[in-house]
Amino acid sequence: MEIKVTKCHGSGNDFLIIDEISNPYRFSEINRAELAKAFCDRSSLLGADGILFVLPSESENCHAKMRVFNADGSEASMCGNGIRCVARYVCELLDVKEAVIETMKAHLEVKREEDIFPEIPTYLVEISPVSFDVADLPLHIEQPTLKNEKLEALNEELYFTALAVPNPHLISIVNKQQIDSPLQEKLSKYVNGPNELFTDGVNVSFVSILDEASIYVRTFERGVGFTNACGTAMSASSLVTILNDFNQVGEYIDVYNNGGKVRTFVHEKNGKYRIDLIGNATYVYDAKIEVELDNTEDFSIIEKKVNEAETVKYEKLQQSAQKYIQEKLV
Ligand SMILES: N[C@@H](CCC[C@H](N)C(=O)O)C(=O)O
Repeated sequence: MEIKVTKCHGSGNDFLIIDEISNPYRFSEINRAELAKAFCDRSSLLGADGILFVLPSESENCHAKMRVFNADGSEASMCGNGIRCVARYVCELLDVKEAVIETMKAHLEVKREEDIFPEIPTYLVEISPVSFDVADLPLHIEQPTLKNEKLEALNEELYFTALAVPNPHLISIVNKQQIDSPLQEKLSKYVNGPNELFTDGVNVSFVSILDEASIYVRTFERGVGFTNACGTAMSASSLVTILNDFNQVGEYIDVYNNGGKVRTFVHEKNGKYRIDLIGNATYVYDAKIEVELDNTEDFSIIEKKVNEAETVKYEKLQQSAQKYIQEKLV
């Protein structure tokens, strides 16, 4: 069969969008997982951090539904960089400026935003609900929350915060030496392998304070490994820096990452948080793929249209972000 894909990235966290609204694909659950494993494989002709399936929503309030499959074929409840890509795709498909997207656990508002970087299509997406209840990750410990505390079963030196937004995150504010060490990879592989703390795995982020309202986040993603950026992790990390008095509710935070930069804004109402994640949704190419669903590994690209203009413009932003990180991460 022939499948159309659009490669899109948010902060260099790249995805293949497959539109099940406009195309009558009728995939089974196994098909989606197998397509994710085959198409996301970096040694294949495509390669990506995940697949974003865009489906019709059964809810009257929603314009579309997003399902996120990680590169290993597991399904994630949410994806912050991915939902910006879906926001652009759905807004352009339906010719609207804002929309509501159904995700596994929430209906989320998305909208076209003023470009925060010149000529880079920018979208604002809602990241919520936010929960510190360890059962929501799940994290199996004998206390209800883990907020800037040691988790000695994992590491004796670092302070961690665990939260679900609603996908699970484990976050630690660290220094440059800890960023440069192999610590994050070691911890992340442990909590994403068979273990008794995080039985469903967890996205692990190391965060450094760069300046006033400016932070750096690097994430080892569950189901993928290190990625250029993780949108839900950057949103969750922004909140963690607020809880640690480095930043404030109601103010923009610039979040630098290895794939560029986004901006976050944390809202708080009656003790509940909602985070706005604002950043690029950049189209890389459109392609047509020939694949048999019972043998997904053996696919071929029958047509590919590259969007060079967008890619080149984004690369300039990425270079200036990397320069800033090098200057400030000391
Ligand atoms: N990259 C995403 C998160 C994708 C899902 C994550 N790997 C998980 O399993 O929770 C983002 O931008 O948020």
